Amino acid sequence: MRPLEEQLYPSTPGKFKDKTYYSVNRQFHRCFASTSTMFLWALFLIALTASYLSFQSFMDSGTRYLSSTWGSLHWEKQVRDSAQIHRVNGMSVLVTGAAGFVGTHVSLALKKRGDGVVGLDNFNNYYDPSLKKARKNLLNSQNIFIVEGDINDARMLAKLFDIVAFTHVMHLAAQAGVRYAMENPQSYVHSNIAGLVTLLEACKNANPQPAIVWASSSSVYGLNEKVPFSESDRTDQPASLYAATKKAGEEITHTYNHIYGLSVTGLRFFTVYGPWGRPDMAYFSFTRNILQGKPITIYRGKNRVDLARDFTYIDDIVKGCVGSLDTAGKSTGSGGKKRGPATYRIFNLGNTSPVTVPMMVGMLEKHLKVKAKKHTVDMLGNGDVPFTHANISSARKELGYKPTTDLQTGLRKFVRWYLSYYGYSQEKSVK
Ligand SMILES: O=C(O)[C@H]1O[C@H](OP(=O)(O)OP(=O)(O)OC[C@H]2O[C@@H](n3ccc(=O)[nH]c3=O)[C@H](O)[C@@H]2O)[C@H](O)[C@@H](O)[C@@H]1O
Repeated sequence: MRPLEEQLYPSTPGKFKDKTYYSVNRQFHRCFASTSTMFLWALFLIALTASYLSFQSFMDSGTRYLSSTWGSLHWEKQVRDSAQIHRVNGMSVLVTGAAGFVGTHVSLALKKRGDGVVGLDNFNNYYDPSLKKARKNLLNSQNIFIVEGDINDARMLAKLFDIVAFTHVMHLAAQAGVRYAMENPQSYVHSNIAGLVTLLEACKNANPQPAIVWASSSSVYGLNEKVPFSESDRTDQPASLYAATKKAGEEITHTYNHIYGLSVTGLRFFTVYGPWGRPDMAYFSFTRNILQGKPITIYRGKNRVDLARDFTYIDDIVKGCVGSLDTAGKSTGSGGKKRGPATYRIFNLGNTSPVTVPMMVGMLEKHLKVKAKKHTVDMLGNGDVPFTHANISSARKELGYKPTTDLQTGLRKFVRWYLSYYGYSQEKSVK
């Protein structure tokens, strides 16, 4: 017996025209035609869905790739452009904490003289983020790009060093503030310890390794009573967790210098103040309260002694930072290995003339032309130290550091900025 197909399909169908064959054939064709149409439609629909989905994912990845999020093409271009050096023997500097007070001023100064500057900031809300955004806009207007990211993000840091061979890192990102450490101790560990180590790891792995200049603090002198404070004085009695994390930073950077050949310069800043300053600091919050007619609290030390600070104007600090970058020796490591000894330095950057807090308030009253409602209380074991006073002979000798702005002049400049930034007319401030 012939197989079914042979019965239905003769070897030469054109020659053999059997009715049975034709009717079966027609039914088969109809059936086949409708099945194949359905099949084709199904195929078409599957193809359509698949291409829609892949188009979607292409668009998603394309948008990500071309947008400003880190790792995108557009982001890389912004980083590269910002790092461009525009002077002979210039440097390309990664400034962490660039939307912060000191970071903004240092970034502007470097850019102004033709160095390449890439900023990095996590824009946290420790204080009014709108002020940080305003500083960012100021930097953007000078063609300085700020990467939004955290120094704890190792992948992002590695990417940055991949894209740019930074010659220097100006590390200013930190959790600042002496008294806030009692409220949120973990934030100090996160930024000042963990973040610092993550950054140092990235610097150690970078090829070439950058030289590092970073912000320590006058608070490391803690309960030291020898005045003025010299870099060689004891710093093993911190009075606050903030101070302890800054002191730890000095030790941690030392190990990276010792093991991996990173060039390190630590700067002990003494109560820095000025335009675009930090709203959590006394001179800033006092100004706000005085203008709003609110009372201010003035802390007083043991035996009713006034507290005093070696208040240092921002422009002087900037000169110290830039001088440190300019004189920093090169890092000597590569491939994570030290190839020779590298510089390790620590400098006080102060003003050398301490002023008591009530005197500082008196100056503000004069510039604001408003009397403060003062409320004096005894210092509450809150991490504060009674006084600070910098010996700056080392910085003077090595960096050419020479502060030139006294507190009276610096506060006048600050008040002028404050009134214009917050939209006060001079009349409004006079009561
Ligand atoms: O030099 C430093 O190392 C430190 O300087 C400042 O710390 P601090 O000197 O305590 O600055 P403020 O918070 O502005 O306080 C200045 C003075 O005003 C006093 N104060 C502060 C706040 C207040 O409400 N009342 C008051 O009398 C403080 O006790 C202190 O004596 C910064 O906040 C720290 O980040 C920095 O590291």
